[in-house]
Amino acid sequence: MPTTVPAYGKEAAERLASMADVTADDRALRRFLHGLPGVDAVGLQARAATLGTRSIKTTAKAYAIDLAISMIDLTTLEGADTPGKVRSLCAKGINPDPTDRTAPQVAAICVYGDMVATAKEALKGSGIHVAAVATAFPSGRAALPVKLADTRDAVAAGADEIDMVIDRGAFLSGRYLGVFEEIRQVKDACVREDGTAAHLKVIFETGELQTYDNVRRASWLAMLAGADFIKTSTGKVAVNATPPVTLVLLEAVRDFRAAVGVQVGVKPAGGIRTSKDAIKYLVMVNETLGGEWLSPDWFRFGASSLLNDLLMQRQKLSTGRYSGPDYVTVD
Ligand SMILES: O=C[C@H](O)COP(=O)(O)O
Repeated sequence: MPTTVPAYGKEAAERLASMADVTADDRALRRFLHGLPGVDAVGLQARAATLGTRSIKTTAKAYAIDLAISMIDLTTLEGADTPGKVRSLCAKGINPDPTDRTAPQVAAICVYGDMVATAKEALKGSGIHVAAVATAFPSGRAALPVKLADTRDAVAAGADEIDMVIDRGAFLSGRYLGVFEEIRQVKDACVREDGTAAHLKVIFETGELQTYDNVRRASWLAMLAGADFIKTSTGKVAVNATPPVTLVLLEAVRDFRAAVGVQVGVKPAGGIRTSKDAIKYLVMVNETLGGEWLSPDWFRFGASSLLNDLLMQRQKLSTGRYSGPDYVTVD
């Protein structure tokens, strides 16, 4: 079985190795995570609110709408999903606006593992990735071998990206090394026979992590374990992505790159439905991380209905009016 060789480059690999002692045992990891600076909740919420009030010009808005479309992981994660529904979602991802071929494609189609082959076939030649949720999504409640089998299955079926959930019970009980090891093993399960690997997104379910300090600790834990992306939520609990919680993730990837030299992506997911909200997130990325993260390689929106609103706003900008109710397909 091949093992993960991070494509970080020599210098970054050395810096990561020099941080290895923080993950040497449970006590060292706890000391490191609890030694991270605490999050000033009031300041964080104020910063997120201020960034959300920035006004942007119409030309910048058109650019932002197209960028946001290109960053969507267009998602269907329902027990009632069918191959037909997945195929039509893929068709929509490839050609979001049949009346306007200039509309960009989405970044990925996100499905349960058993739908990966269907999505892969439907997206053939488009360049759009297939993302699969795995590791007993959304609860994460299964034995590790089951989670690894879930991951390997999705990768074997052709998943380009794996969205795993962490074990929140273990994390909240302070069993950090257990969570770290689980992420490491899932990362290894992402490696294909040819040595290439599916990208790993690590979902925290921030709505269950209780404090911003915990969100910051989970971010560092996942990045140390090899996450390619860190992701807020499953979209399946009462509180999903919020601007303040996403800001904690953005600050963590910024600080991780400054410390280790490795760039990690961010994916807020769940409850992001309007263009206005999406643009607020893009402003937050730009102001916190700069242009280097403003690409689908480094920032994604996990969303099921955001695309429709972006398409409606896009058409409003180009024609000056909203289209009728039949303009967008209802998924
Ligand atoms: O990861 C994506 C979410 O499951 C989608 O959530 P949403 O339906 O609230 O957009």
